[in-house]
Amino acid sequence: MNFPPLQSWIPGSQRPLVIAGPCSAESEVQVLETAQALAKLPWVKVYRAGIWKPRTRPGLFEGVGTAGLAWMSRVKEETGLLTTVEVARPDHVKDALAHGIDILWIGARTVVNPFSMQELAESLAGVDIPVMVKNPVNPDLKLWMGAIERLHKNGITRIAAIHRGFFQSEKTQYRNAPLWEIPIELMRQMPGLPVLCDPSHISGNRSLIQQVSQQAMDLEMDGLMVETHPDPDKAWTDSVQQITPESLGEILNNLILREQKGSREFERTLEELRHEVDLIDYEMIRLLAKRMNIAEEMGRYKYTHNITILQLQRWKELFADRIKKGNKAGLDNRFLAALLQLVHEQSIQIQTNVMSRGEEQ
Ligand SMILES: C=C(O[C@@H]1C=C(C(=O)O)C=C[C@H]1O)C(=O)O
Repeated sequence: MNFPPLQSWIPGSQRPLVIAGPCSAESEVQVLETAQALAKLPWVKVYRAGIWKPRTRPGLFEGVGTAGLAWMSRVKEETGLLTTVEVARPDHVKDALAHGIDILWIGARTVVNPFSMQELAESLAGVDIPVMVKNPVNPDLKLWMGAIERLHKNGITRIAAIHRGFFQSEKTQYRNAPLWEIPIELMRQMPGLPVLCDPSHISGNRSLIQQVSQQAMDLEMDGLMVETHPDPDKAWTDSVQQITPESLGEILNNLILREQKGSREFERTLEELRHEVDLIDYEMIRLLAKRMNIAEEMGRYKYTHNITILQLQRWKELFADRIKKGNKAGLDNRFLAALLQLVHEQSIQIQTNVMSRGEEQ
């Protein structure tokens, strides 16, 4: 799949491309006032506003609807910013196109549903418009890629992905867990696809937006989509995570844009360090294979003597011991626990395979 670069569909855009605007369009005055302020920031090239809002429960503010599209047209006329809105149904697409919206985006709650995605993709067949695809609510890379593929199959090639974090039942400082490894894997599997970050939805709180935006830049993302409101505390939706256009300007000014490549001297030293990492990884692979071979042998021994696979006491003691040792060595607890659990799971699987094949020692 080929993806034209952002610069080819957003004139004058430089890294980071910034898309900003209110979570929801509330009134013509609010939409225009926000846009006027944002147009002063050189990074901002696209104006966003939620016109149709997917709400978890009915009865909450569900967006101003089609009326807001006329306000977006005025934004374009008066500021020159490109405009983008979220679409979730073919009739939204039709309305947005009829009002000259420049870019569409598809939200996390739509991307989770292949039926909705297929319907939307088909409604876009033969339409020459760029589309941005947020990650699905749940951490499922295949769904995200599937949504992009459905659009591509229907002739949409100007596509960008937007990383807005993932739902996780475990409470953390973030509203949506960033799980950076997922967009990184997306970049690996779909090279050339522009990837933006939505620090507002990841953070859920304006105090984290700077740090999340910096992380996105350090992970080579192409841009940011940030919710901005002239009076965030009074916003009708997502008030805690919205920021004023002025704060956005400060955050963008504070961003450190690091180079992708260094001097020859730097690259040489980096190569040396990478060589060390390579050797360590090979050693880890050799040791893991050795450990799994022993687990397999244990499986056969247990099978011959009719002994259960899981040995809880041993597992508990081993786990506690390795965590303690890892702590002393300066390893992070959560990382180590996840790694040990993965190794244990595989060791159990290998022994299960041996037993189901009925292999004697
Ligand atoms: C390898 C064994 O079987 C299982 C796997 C373990 C492991 O991988 O370290 C530990 C205990 C058992 O639950 C064992 O009994 O020692």
